[in-house]
Amino acid sequence: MNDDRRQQIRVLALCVLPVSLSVLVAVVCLNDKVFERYYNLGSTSQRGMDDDIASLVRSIVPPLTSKKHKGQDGRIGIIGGCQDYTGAPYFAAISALKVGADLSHVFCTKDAATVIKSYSPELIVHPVLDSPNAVEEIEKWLPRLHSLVVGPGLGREESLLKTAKEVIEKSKVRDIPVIVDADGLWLVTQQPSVIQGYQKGILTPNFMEFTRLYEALHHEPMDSGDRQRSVMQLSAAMGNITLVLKGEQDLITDGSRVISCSTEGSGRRCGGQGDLLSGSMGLLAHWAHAASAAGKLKSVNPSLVAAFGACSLTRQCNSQAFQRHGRSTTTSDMIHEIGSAFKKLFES
Ligand SMILES: NC(=O)C1=CN([C@@H]2O[C@H](COP(=O)(O)OP(=O)(O)OC[C@H]3O[C@@H](n4cnc5c(N)ncnc54)[C@H](O)[C@@H]3O)[C@@H](O)[C@H]2O)[C@@H](O)CC1
Ligand SMILES: Nc1ncnc2c1ncn2[C@@H]1O[C@H](COP(=O)(O)OP(=O)(O)OP(=O)(O)O)[C@@H](O)[C@H]1O
Ligand SMILES: [Mg+2]
Repeated sequence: MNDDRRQQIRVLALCVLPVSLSVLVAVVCLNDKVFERYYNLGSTSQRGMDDDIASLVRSIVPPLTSKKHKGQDGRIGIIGGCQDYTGAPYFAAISALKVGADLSHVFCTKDAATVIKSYSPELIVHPVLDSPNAVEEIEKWLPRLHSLVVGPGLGREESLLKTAKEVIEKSKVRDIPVIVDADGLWLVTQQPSVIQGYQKGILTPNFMEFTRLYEALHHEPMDSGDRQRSVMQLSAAMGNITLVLKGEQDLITDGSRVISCSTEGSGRRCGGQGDLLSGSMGLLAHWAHAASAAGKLKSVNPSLVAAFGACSLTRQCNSQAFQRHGRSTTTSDMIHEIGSAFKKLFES
């Protein structure tokens, strides 16, 4: 190769190199931007972020004082409980009480009511969910409820799903926080508009429920390889509602950022853990929105704070119960751990 040729190649390299370097820098920055969008909670380390949002959870816990009256710290309603499933609404309702609610109501079918009442005198159980005037029966309680959890043990019978839908509509009008879980998510998958865009709504699907909802909204199979992206996409498709995809790590998003909760749990996957999560989330959502209204949460979405609190509490209860009971751990064992787990996470 002659000198002229060599000179031409040198000049070309000098021109191309800066361009390719700047493209490389741009790609890296873009990635960082995307990363920050995912984890944009002040600190970018997972540990730092957990501490940030855990301190926000601590800030929403109302003080226990002698100046309060019964009900002031939370009156929660659970919509669910049918012949097949009576444990789930019980788990959700008692978990709300054990976190710190003063009153916990269960609105269930007639044949589930006596069973659920027999589990615990602490719960106020209304056998109305399959009444001809079920919606009016429940609606008269809405002015006295701070939040609702719709779905634990609801079942998939059309008439019950229709009642649940109308109760959600009336709760939105009253600006009540609504947690939708379990068969309530079956309803949302069929009719997303029932809660789409409701900023005081939180959906708490497991992987199956999430996949069904994702595919109903996107009309294509979900890429289960990138869960961060899928949760962001689904939240956006649902009008930026807050979403919790439960799993090895819980992924929490309102479409603007993804927070992951990886509080140590265990390998025990007994049924009912999601009900403990949704019931505790019902109370925390009330506390978070009340704190936000009092100017305590600045710009952070109260639903994200409530979701993170309930996810970390559920996993902590699982971890503590597993240390005692190992493979024989049940959700009832986890409920017994709520007091000490909550204290360890949010009051120490
Ligand atoms: N003791 C009770 O009364 C309980 C009642 N439950 C109620 O049972 C009804 C149905 O809930 P399900 O969770 O069973 O229904 P799903 O439709 O969510 O799940 C169906 C099945 O999918 C499997 N599955 C769950 N998560 C999975 C994952 N990550 N990967 C692969 N497979 C997975 C499980 O075997 C599950 O039973 C709901 O109303 C729920 O509230 C449950 O909450 C469990 C406890
Ligand atoms: N692989 C896992 N490792 C650790 N924790 C997990 C794992 N999968 C789920 N969890 C935790 O278990 C709890 C319940 O999640 P799960 O997916 O079982 O909900 P669910 O199916 O709705 O439960 P339920 O039986 O109450 O309906 C959540 O706190 C979640 O963080
Ligand atoms: Mg569930």
